[in-house]
Amino acid sequence: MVEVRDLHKSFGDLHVLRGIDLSVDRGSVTVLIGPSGSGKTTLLRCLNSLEVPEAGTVRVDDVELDLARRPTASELRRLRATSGMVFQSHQLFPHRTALQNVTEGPLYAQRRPAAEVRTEATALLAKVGLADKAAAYPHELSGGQQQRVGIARALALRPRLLLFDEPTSALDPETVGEVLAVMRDLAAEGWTMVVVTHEIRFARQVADHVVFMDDGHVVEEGRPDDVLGAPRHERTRRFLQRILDPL
Ligand SMILES: Nc1ncnc2c1ncn2[C@@H]1O[C@H](COP(=O)(O)OP(=O)(O)OP(=O)(O)O)[C@@H](O)[C@H]1O
Repeated sequence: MVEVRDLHKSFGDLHVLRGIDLSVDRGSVTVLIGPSGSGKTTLLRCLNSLEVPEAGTVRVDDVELDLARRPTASELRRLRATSGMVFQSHQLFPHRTALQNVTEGPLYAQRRPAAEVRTEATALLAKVGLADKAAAYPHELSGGQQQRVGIARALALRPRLLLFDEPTSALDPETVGEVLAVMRDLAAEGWTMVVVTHEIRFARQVADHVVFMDDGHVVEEGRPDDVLGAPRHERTRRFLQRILDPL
């Protein structure tokens, strides 16, 4: 589903992605881990053209950007349309209800018929356990509920790939589980997902593939039991030790 080859991205003098290769199988869950600043968010944003890399190739399904030549606006739009992104903070429109937040994209960005969009959005809110909250405004919802609206909103765009950028790290500990449970259900349904997270237990239970990044490189990747249970690289070991036992 995803092929990234020799991807480079800089911000000014800061060379953030330094030749990333990444493959994601259709229907699999890939978890990206790594220290703060290692480039995880930047990689995710390059996958759906929120950032445009300088060199390399990005292919998602049948849409490919080859950075050897400057991509056109239409190519960038096509790449963006392949994926739904769930951010660390849910970024809902504050003056729209949960249902309106979910219908906004399909109605105005995709110009799909209103009745169909509404039916689908209602079903998506039910899917994330919020059937009774369709008329609620974001401030009337808990952080976890808002994040679940964020997931429904991403799904409403009918993406082929779901990208999650630390979806639980801004949440109160007691609402983390409800968001992870929705993500686990999506994985079981066969969605292709790339997830940046420090939730190591989730990664062990749900991921098919774990990628450890450091300093703009993929240092180590493989099955969760290997990378998380028996890492080969000292840098991976030290990182895991730090996040599992911060003191
Ligand atoms: N738009 C930007 N302009 C300038 N520098 C940026 C920009 N976005 C990211 N960076 C820098 O790029 C580096 C990598 O950032 P990135 O957010 O990809 O790391 P990360 O691994 O996701 O870290 P974290 O876990 O803290 O979110 C950081 O040094 C960051 O400050």
